[in-house]
This record gives sequence, C-alpha cells and structure tokens, in this order.
Amino acid sequence: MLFYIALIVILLVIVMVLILHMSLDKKVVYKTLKNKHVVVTGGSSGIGKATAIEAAKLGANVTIIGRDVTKLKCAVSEIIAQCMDKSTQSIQYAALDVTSEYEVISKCIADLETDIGPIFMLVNCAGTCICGQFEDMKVQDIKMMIDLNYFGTAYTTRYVLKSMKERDEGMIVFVSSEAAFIGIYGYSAYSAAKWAVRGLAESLFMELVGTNVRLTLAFPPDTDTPGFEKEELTKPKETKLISGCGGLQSADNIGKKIIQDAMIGRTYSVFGFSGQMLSILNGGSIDSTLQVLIQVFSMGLLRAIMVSIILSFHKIVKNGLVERKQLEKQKVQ
Ligand SMILES: NC(=O)C1=CN([C@@H]2O[C@H](COP(=O)(O)OP(=O)(O)OC[C@H]3O[C@@H](n4cnc5c(N)ncnc54)[C@H](OP(=O)(O)O)[C@@H]3O)[C@@H](O)[C@H]2O)C=CC1
Ligand SMILES: CCCCCCCCCCCCCCCC(=O)[C@@H](N)CO
Repeated sequence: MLFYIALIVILLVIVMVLILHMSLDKKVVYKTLKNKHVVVTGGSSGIGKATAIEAAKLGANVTIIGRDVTKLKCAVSEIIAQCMDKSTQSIQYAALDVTSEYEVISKCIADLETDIGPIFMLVNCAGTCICGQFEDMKVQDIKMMIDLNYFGTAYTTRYVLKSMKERDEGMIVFVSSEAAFIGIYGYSAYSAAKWAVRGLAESLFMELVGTNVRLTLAFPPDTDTPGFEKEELTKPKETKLISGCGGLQSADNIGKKIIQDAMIGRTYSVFGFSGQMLSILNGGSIDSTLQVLIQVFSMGLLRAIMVSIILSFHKIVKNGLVERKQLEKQKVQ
C-alpha cells in the first residue's frame, strides 16, 4: 500500500516538474549594465544609494533622483568614486519630488531620456515609513505615505513602461518591504502603502508576460539607513520587537542583492531567512521549477510555524497593553 502511495507521489512530482519545465517562460538574461541608463529614485541615501553604486560598478550611466540637492551632490561624488570606468560613465542627479503631479514627473523623466538616453532600468526606491497605532497617526502622514511609496512608484513606472514595451527591453525594480508579506503592529499606514506597491507589481508581472521587460519586487527587512534611524524615533516598542525578528541588514547587502536579482530576472528579491520563509508562504513568485516545488511541499509546515510566530507577536502586543495600563495607573496616583 505504502509503496503505491509513494509511487503515485513520485509520478505526480515528475508530471509537475515536466509541466512546469515546459510552461515556464525562458527569460532573456541581461548580462551587463555597461553604457545603459539606470535611474534610481531615492538614490541619494540608504538602499537607493547602494543600488545606484552597484549599477555604477556594473558600468551604468546612473541618474539619482531626490529632493535635497546637497544630499544628491554628495551621493553623486560617492557613486563616481565607485564607477567601473569613470572616464566613460556619466553620473548625475535630478531634483524631483516623486509625489508631484504626473505631468511634472513625466517631464522630468522625458528630459533625462533626452539628455542621457532611454532608461534601461528604473529603480523605484524613494519611500518612507512613519510608525504608530493607526488612530494616533497624523492624517496627513497616512496620505503622504501612499503618495510617496505608492504613487511615487506608480507614476514613474507608468511613464517608462510604454517605451520599454515598444523597445521590448528594460528592467523595473519596486522596493516594497517584508511588511507587505505580513501585517504588523505599528506599521498599519505604512504597510498599506507597501501592499499597494506589491499589488501593482503582481498585476504588472502578468501584463509583462511574453515581453522582454522585466519587473523585480524587493521585500527588504529592517535595513540600517538614515531613513531607518529616523523611523526608529517614531516606532512603538512592540513594532521594534516584532520587526526585529526579520533581522537588520546593511544597505550595501540589500542594494547588491536587488541589482543581482534584477539582472538574473527574479520577480521577487528577498533577504535572509525570514524573507525566504515569508516569500514561500505568500506564494506569489514563479521563477523556477525548484522554487515552485519548494512552495508546494513546504507551505503546510511553514504555515504551522508561522501561526505560532504570529501568536507570539500577539503576546508582545498584549504585554504592551498591560504595561501601558500600569503606566497610566502610576500617572493617576
Ligand atoms: N530601511 C529600512 O528598514 C527599509 C526600507 N524600505 C524601503 O526602502 C526604501 C528606501 O529606504 P531607506 O534607504 O531606508 O530610506 P532613506 O530615508 O535613507 O532614503 C530615502 C530616499 O528617498 C528620497 N525621497 C524621500 N522622499 C522623496 C520624495 N518625495 N521625492 C523624491 N525622493 C524622495 C530621499 O531623498 P530626499 O529626502 O532628499 O528627497 C532619499 O534619497 C523606502 O521605500 C523604504 O520604505 C523597505 C524595507 C526596510
Ligand atoms: C518561519 C518564518 C519566519 C518568519 C519570521 C517573520 C518575521 C517578520 C518580520 C517582519 C519584518 C518587517 C520589517 C519591515 C521593515 C520596514 O519596512 C521598515 N523598516 C521600513 O523602513
């Protein structure tokens, strides 16, 4: 009996592998960024700057976008210092607020394409995170995070997609967050914006099927950047404890992996153990036969582990409630 069950399972796996192997798209591999125009929004700091440096190391002409010109100039010098070949590469900045109207954004990108050349790779990294329980959040912060994290990605992408599809080449990167895999205390307003980014990406994956335009969706965990330092100031203790489970990465590591994953055509770019686990649990990506097999055979067990982790997060939140009540009592006395 056991023998037959094992045989059926093995046969099913073989059939699945064959079907997957035949139906998975063979993606073009972009081997180099030499002389290609790479634009990085949020490229003057943190993860964005790290990806810009990686692109420069691979020989790209890099344009970084941000609002603060002093920061942009500083980052341009840092990027130039790490170029593959300083004499041929052009590294520049454009001052632009990505929460501007669509017309302003498209004009800025059109000018950049006229000056430096068509955009081969667009990395959407401008973003920010303000933490807090939803009812305590400033209303304008809730809106600003959608404007910056979501529309700041959606508008630039809408503009470059048309010509990328016409040329049938190009790469786009979205920087979402591990907080778009799992809802977390204190990240309510921020998470919503990063889930929106993920939602847009998941649909675009299908709109890009059959073309040579590729999209990579990155899910970084906590990363040591100027933005992260600022965010720590608004972060409730519960959020620190929970998001700490994803570990703390360096911006250099994240930037390097984002560019590597984009180059080899991965749809998801995830980091560390927590990123791998959350990605498997959420399904989403279909990059290789092996990846799908791992998803199929580990999801049940991982879900069981994840539920216990989430329940331990609930415990953190409950302890926080008790502590707050005690503090209030002490204040009254
Ligand atoms: N650090 C982390 O723990 C994690 C970060 N992320 C995401 O990664 C991305 C980068 O984060 P991080 O490196 O920490 O951020 P930083 O705050 O260090 O850098 C943010 C960059 O975005 C630019 N920027 C901010 N607002 C605007 C705007 N309105 N228009 C144009 N540019 C803007 C900033 O320049 P300027 O202010 O001059 O405009 C800066 O270059 C964000 O999307 C963030 O949500 C995701 C997961 C974890
Ligand atoms: C077996 C499965 C193990 C899984 C463990 C789950 C751990 C969840 C951690 C979630 C971390 C979220 C970090 C968001 C960072 C971020 O976006 C901000 N820092 C923005 O700046």
